[in-house]
Parts: sequence; C-alpha cells; structure tokens
Amino acid sequence: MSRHRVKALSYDDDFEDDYDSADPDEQERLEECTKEVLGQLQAGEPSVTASREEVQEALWHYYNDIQKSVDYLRGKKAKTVGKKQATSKTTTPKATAVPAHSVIPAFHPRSSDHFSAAEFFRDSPWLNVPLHRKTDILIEPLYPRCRLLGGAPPSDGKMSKLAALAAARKKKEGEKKELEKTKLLGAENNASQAATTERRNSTLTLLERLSVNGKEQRGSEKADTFLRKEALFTSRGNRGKIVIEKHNEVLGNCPKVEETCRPGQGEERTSKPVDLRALPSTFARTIVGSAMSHMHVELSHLSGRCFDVMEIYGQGLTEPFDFADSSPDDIVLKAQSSAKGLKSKQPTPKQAGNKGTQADLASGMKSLAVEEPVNIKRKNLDVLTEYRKSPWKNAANFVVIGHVDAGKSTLMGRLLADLNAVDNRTIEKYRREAEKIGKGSFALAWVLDQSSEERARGVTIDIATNKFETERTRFTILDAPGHRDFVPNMIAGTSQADFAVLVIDASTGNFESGLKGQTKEHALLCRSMGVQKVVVAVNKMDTVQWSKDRFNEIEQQTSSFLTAAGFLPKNISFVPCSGIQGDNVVRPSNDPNASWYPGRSLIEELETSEPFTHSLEKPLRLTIGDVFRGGAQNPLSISGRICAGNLQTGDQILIMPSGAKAIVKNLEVDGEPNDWAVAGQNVVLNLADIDPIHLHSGDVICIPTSPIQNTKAFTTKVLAFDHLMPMQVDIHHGRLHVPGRISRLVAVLDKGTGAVAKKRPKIISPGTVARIVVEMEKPVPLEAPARIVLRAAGGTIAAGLLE
Ligand SMILES: Nc1nc2c(ncn2[C@@H]2O[C@H](COP(=O)(O)OP(=O)(O)OP(=O)(O)O)[C@@H](O)[C@H]2O)c(=O)[nH]1
Repeated sequence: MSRHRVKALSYDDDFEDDYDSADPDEQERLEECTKEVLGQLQAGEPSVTASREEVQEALWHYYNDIQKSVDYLRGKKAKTVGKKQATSKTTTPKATAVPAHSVIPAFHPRSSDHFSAAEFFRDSPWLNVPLHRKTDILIEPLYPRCRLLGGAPPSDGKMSKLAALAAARKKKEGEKKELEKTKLLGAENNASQAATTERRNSTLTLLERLSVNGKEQRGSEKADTFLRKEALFTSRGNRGKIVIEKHNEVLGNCPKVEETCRPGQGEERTSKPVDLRALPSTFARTIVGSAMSHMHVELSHLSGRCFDVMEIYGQGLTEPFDFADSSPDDIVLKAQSSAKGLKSKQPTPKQAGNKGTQADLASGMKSLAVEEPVNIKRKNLDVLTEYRKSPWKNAANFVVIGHVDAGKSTLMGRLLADLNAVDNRTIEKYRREAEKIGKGSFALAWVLDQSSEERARGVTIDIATNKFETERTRFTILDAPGHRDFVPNMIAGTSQADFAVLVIDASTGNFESGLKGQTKEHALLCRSMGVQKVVVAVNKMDTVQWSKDRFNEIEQQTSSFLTAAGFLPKNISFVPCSGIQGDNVVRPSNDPNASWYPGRSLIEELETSEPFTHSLEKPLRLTIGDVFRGGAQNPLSISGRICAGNLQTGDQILIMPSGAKAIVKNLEVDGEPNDWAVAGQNVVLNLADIDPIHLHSGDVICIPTSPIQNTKAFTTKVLAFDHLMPMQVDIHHGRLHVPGRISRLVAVLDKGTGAVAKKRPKIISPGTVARIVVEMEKPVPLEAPARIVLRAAGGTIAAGLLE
C-alpha cells in the first residue's frame, strides 16, 4: 500500500464524486503516462504485462512519476512470479527453477539482510550522489575479533605459555577451595544433628506436658505427624538431610519425610514450594490445647497449605460472633425508639439472623450503600422567559493574548486593582512575597498567576480567569499563557471568548521578536476560532518614553497583519498603555510625554463591546473546562461556558463521549447560585448520580434527547498556516485535543468564493484555504460548525471549520 495516500471510504457520495472527477488536463496526462508505462513494461527485459487499472493506480501513488511506477510494477510482478514459483516448488519439487536473473527483486529489507543504502534509495533520484562522494552506511566489524583481555586469538589454536600457566594456577586454586568446602559441610552436619535430637526430645516432652486431656500419646498418629513436621521444619535450615533421616527413625512406619522434602547436595531444595512461616508459638499451642491434635495444622504445613487460625475457632473452641445479628448498639437504639413509640426500621435479630440466604445478603448490602438517593426536584421553569425577565447585565468573556512576557498578567492585575476588584492589601502582600523571591516586578501578575509554579517561573501556564463589573457589563478575563509551549491552553481559553485583548510589548526589539513569535500566531488562532473583535494594548510604553513614532510604527505593522488575518478594520482598536504604571488602563496617563494620545483608556475600549448573541434555543452544548470537588455538599462539580441552549436544576444531562448520564443537583452562574443558566454564561454544575471517571475536561455536556455524536473522522475547511500534506497532527477543539492525521487533501478552495480551485492537490501551501479530511485516533464529540485547530511539531499548521 502506498504511503502517500490512504483511502477513506466512509465519506459522502457526492463528495467522493466530486473528488474522483478529474479535470480533462489531468485525464489527458494520465492517459499519456499510462501508455508510456505500459510501453516500458512491455519493452523492458523481461517483458511484464499489467492492467490499465494497475498502471493508473501506480501512477496515482507516485504522482505520475513514470519511472517509479514502472519500477514498482516490475517489482510487484516479480514478487507474484516468485511466490507462484515458491508454491509450485513446494508442491512439485522437481519443477524447473526460474533463473534468478529473470526476477526483478523488490526491496524487502529483513533484519538478516545486508543493508544497502544504494538499494534502499534507488528510486530517489535526488539522492544521486556523485560516485567519489559515496560512502558506506554500515561499517563492517573488525575481524578477527579481540579476546576479552585484548590480543588476537591464537591462530594455531595453541595457548601461549603465559596463558597455560595462568590456567594451571586457576585449576589448583579451584580444587583447594572444593576440599575446604567439603570439610566444613561435614562439621556443620554433625552439629546440626546433635541440636536436632535435643530439640526433638524437648518438643516431645512439651507436647506431653501441654496435653490437656491426656489423650496425646507420643506414638499416636497425630503426634507423629507433628513430629514429622518438626523434622521438616528443621530440615528447612541448612543441610537437613541427616536430620530428616533421624526423624524418620523416630517415626517408625510413617511415610518418610523425604518423600515431600528432598534437600539435596547440602542445599535447600523442595519438590513443592515451601511454606516458610514459623510454627505456632508455645503460647498459641497452650491456648489451643488439645485442638492442636485434631486440626490440620501439621498436614497443612506438609502439603504446603497455610495455617488457618479461623479453623481453630471453627473447632468450637470459641463462640463465633454472629455479625448478621443485631449489634449491642442496635439493641439499645431499638429499645430507645420503641420506648418513644417509634417503630424500628432495623430488622429484628431473628429476622436478620436466621435467613442467611444470598438474597438477604444482597438486600443487606443495598441498605448499607453509602450513596444518597437522588431526590432532586425539577422546577419545570421556562428558562428563556426567566432569562428575559432577569436583571442580568450584558456579559462578555475576553481572552488576553500575546507573546510571552508582553505584560498580559500585569496589565490585567492593574485593571483589577484600579477597579477595586482586588484590594490593596492583597496587592501589597503579593508585592512583599514576590520581592522575597526576587520577582518584585511580577506582583501585579500574581493576581492572576496563582499557582506556585507560575509564580516561581514568572510565566503563565494555564488560563487564569477573573471577573470584574462595570456599569454596563459583567466581564470575565481569560488570561492566556504567552509561551509557545502552552498554546493548547491559549486555544482552550480562546474557545470561550467573545473578543480578544492583544497585548504587545512596545520596548525596542521585543515588538519585533513578538511579531515573529506568538503575537502573530495568537492573533491568527483567535480569528480562525471565530473571534471578530480585537483591542490591541500597546504596552510598556514607559520603556520607550511614550514615543508617538514607536506607537505609530507598531500600530501600522500590527493592523496590516490583523487585517490580513481576517479582522475587519472597524473591529480593531489600539490603546497605548503601561500596565506597570497604570497609564491609560483605567485612568488616563499623567505622563507629559503621553499627551499626544487623547483617546480611550483600555477599560473604555472594553466597554464599547456590543452585547454578544448566543444560541439560547438550540440544544444544550457545554464543553467541560474543569472537573473538581465543589465542597462537602457537592462532591462532584464541573465548570465551563454554555455554548448553546439552556438548562435548569434537576435536568438530566448526557456526557459525551462516555455516554454517561447525570443529574444537575444545583448550579451557579458567575459564582452565584441560580436555578437556571443559558448560553454565554459561565457556570458551575454540581452533579449527582454519576461516577467521576466519566467526566474529563474537553467532554461535552448535552441533553439525552439531543445528543452530540461521537465522530472519528471529519471533513474540514481550513486556512493553512504551514504546508499541509497527509501527516500526523493534533486536533484541538477548546479544551479537547486528540491525536490524528490528515488522511486526504480534497481540494484547494478560492479564498473569496470558497469554490474549488484545484482538486486533489498533492500539497497545500501556507496561506491557502483548503478542504481536507482528518481522522482521529479515538472518537470524540464534534459536530459542524465546530472550529478546530491543527497543530504539529509544536506549531499551529491550520485552523478551520468542520463541514
Ligand atoms: N516596564 C514595564 N514593564 C512591564 C510592564 N508590564 C509588564 N511588565 C513586566 O514584564 C514582565 C512580564 O510581565 P507578565 O505580566 O508576567 O507578562 P505576561 O505576558 O503575562 O507573561 P506570560 O503570561 O508568561 O506570557 C514583568 O517583569 C513585568 O513587570 C509595563 O507596562 N512596563
């Protein structure tokens, strides 16, 4: 199969028709190539025949490269011939072998084959390296190999004098060691034998003494077994063979211990896995008394079973506690409640105790369940009417984007501080703490960068949210990370935004490097994800002494790339400011150098944003931003922004892709409890009746009657930021990101009209709009017109709309 193209057969028929109807020029070219290939195949040595379909398939794979197609078909045919011959050879061994030269070998590297770079790259003409510059990829190992300590092996097989001397000395030493070992073994065995006899005698005396009813006799079978086990136990020490023999003598006609345990050659070796646990202590034996004789402790040891203490209790030595019966507490509680005239819900001891059937156990387990029964009342509100009646302000989410260290978090910290959304004491506290670790200039940024890692590193890692209100609007800030490593988090933030604040570092050199970096990438991503309005905060103007020229230069360059990215000029505005000093953020600048700017401050610019419309009446769609524990009362909560539809307390929701259902126990809108929520609002849903394993950020919440479908492949219209070809990519949609690949390049589209400009392109160049097919590794909840971003090798390569 070709590595260039993978056929996806699951796509719309009309789409496929469109795809397959090549234009006349291409058809003509294909015909010419087909003829040429057929001609070359027939003319070549040996002559090969192939069908037109095969030829055209090969041409398609090799992008009309005649030579490669001929080579491929020859190789293919040769392989088929080879296979046939191999089969006929096995069935009729006498069949005449085809001369090797008549088969054109196809390249099939095997690990055992000698690797030839020339052969491997034989069909790659651009690798035609001049002969004098060629070199071997594999370096042959050096022969003859050296010996372990260096030096070549003896050519005649004889040892050198020195080697022979060393070998003789080694042998002598080995023999000496062996002799010493045998002596030591004998001495140890003698000592062990004496100790064991003594131990055996004392054990027997002890047993006789411990016998409660006097029935245990030394010669009795059970005592014998016990003794045998003792023997085995002793034998588990070193060199037990002699000891065991001794015990077998004592045990008389009992089966020999050696049958079970065979210590051999002075080493511990058993035919079965040996239980290394110690015997019951003297105290335990005293407690258990005569039960010791009839329980299976000894046998269990011999047969490798465990010593089961419960068995001892099972012998009727103690009264087992009936756990099914009422506990002493239950009895007291029951007595108390009956004294108050209440009927106990506890089963009577008889009821509970005597049944013991499996059904009873099951119902018992049920009653023990920790889960609370879900009893949430739905108020059956008409949510849209409630929303229209409500005094909700205009609400807007904006994402703060820009190159790393442009001053995004500081600017937002300043905005919140000057609007008294954060009190001065907190800011002072942050300033002291930041100074302690030598990052005093980041104090304002700490209002948003809350994690210890972000503070220590001085970079934003994940989206930070915060809120503030003006007279007209309730704003939610989504502070995005500027570092290129965290672009996926920036995408997640942008997917929830109505408009963007692009922060640019005006200081010398930083604007220019930002333009090459994330300033441009973020702006492009924002536009591709549907954001239409952008406020450009030209920050750090204090570093360039509020130079008007610098501002004009930045304004001119930035607006030209923003318009190229698709923002309408009327939706772009610029504010020169200084986040650290607070100039033109909430209050106008006091700096005399800034007097040339009479325009709006940043907050005034934000206020100009028109109310954003949302699809309130469409089926519910909410992408989970976070899953967390909302407190003791709410063990499982999720947060996110409702993209479409509405919901209310008591609603049953469906979570995709898992397909699990849950109940909305209660909810919060912008941090305040409410009975309902609509599209465009940021909500926290406290859920009941669901296992947390079904909830992940990026999952989509919908209603069971209008579910979102899981999809594994989709067709999308994208704007390419880089070259696109069939390749591995990461697909991002809000918080969701999943690996996949571009499986087909369908067409290049006209940017203005969207009409097909070229079918089946081999590659898509940057700046082109194209229709492509993307396949994902696992099904995810996606539906048109979702906005997706494709990334590869840490960069954004395309963004677009699902068709
Ligand atoms: N001189 C000057 N420095 C500023 C200004 N705004 C921010 N800075 C400094 O720029 C540095 C980076 O500020 P941050 O707010 O962390 O930048 P950021 O864009 O949020 O950084 P990331 O989120 O990590 O991309 C800090 O040292 C700030 O003190 C400003 O207006 N003037």
